[in-house]
Amino acid sequence: MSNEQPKIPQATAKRLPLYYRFLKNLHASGKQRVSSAELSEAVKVDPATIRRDFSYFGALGKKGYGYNVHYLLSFFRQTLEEDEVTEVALFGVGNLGTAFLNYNFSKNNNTKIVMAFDVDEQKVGTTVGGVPVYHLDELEERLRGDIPVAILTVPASAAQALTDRLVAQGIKGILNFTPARLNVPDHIRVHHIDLAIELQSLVYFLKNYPSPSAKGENHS
Ligand SMILES: NC(=O)c1ccc[n+]([C@@H]2O[C@H](COP(=O)([O-])OP(=O)(O)OC[C@H]3O[C@@H](n4cnc5c(N)ncnc54)[C@H](O)[C@@H]3O)[C@@H](O)[C@H]2O)c1
Repeated sequence: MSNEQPKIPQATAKRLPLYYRFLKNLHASGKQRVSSAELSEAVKVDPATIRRDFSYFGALGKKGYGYNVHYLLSFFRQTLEEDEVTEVALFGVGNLGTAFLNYNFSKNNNTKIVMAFDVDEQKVGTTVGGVPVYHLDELEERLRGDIPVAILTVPASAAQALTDRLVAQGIKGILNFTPARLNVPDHIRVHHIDLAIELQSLVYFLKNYPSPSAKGENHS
């Protein structure tokens, strides 16, 4: 179950942290096996999708037994590289940025916001959620090519110029909460999160797929 497994599809890979979090809780409560129906109920992904996802990494549930929690956990730990903490920098300590810093993804042990940047002198030099806030002018000096991921919670008008500086610093991935569409070289991954579109899409699904089975239509 190590590096020889086939490449996992992106949609499956995105669901792994969800499965992982739930399985950790199960394991902590002493449970040794879990059925796809139980998992489905907990993570709101339909059982057929779960079975297909799990089959990619060789976890074949047995009828009447389900999945071995320990096996799944060790797979997820390996795949998600839980031991290796990925450092993240956040840009824009406003409403949204402050909320993220206070949350700091504490349930996800493998990612950590280690520094934040703003242009507002009132915010520079403070600490929010235990994370130091630096002036944007210090971006190059502080990142020094060491931080692979950035979260953008700046005004849309500031997003592209900031992105260009991040790209020059060797950033690998950007989680973009601004409405701006970012231009980046092909090797850089941008995940764009537009809450208005997510909300519209939810309402669309509620209107067009109102049956209870629609809960499996989780497209994330
Ligand atoms: N607040 C929300 O619920 C929400 C929801 C979805 C998307 N967004 C988007 O997220 C972004 C942030 O929203 P917000 O409500 O937190 O805004 P905000 O005005 O409260 O915060 C923006 C922060 O960015 C700082 N800033 C400005 N230019 C900067 C730069 N070049 N580098 C670093 N920091 C800079 C400002 O000083 C401020 O602290 C916006 O693009 C907004 O459209 C916000």
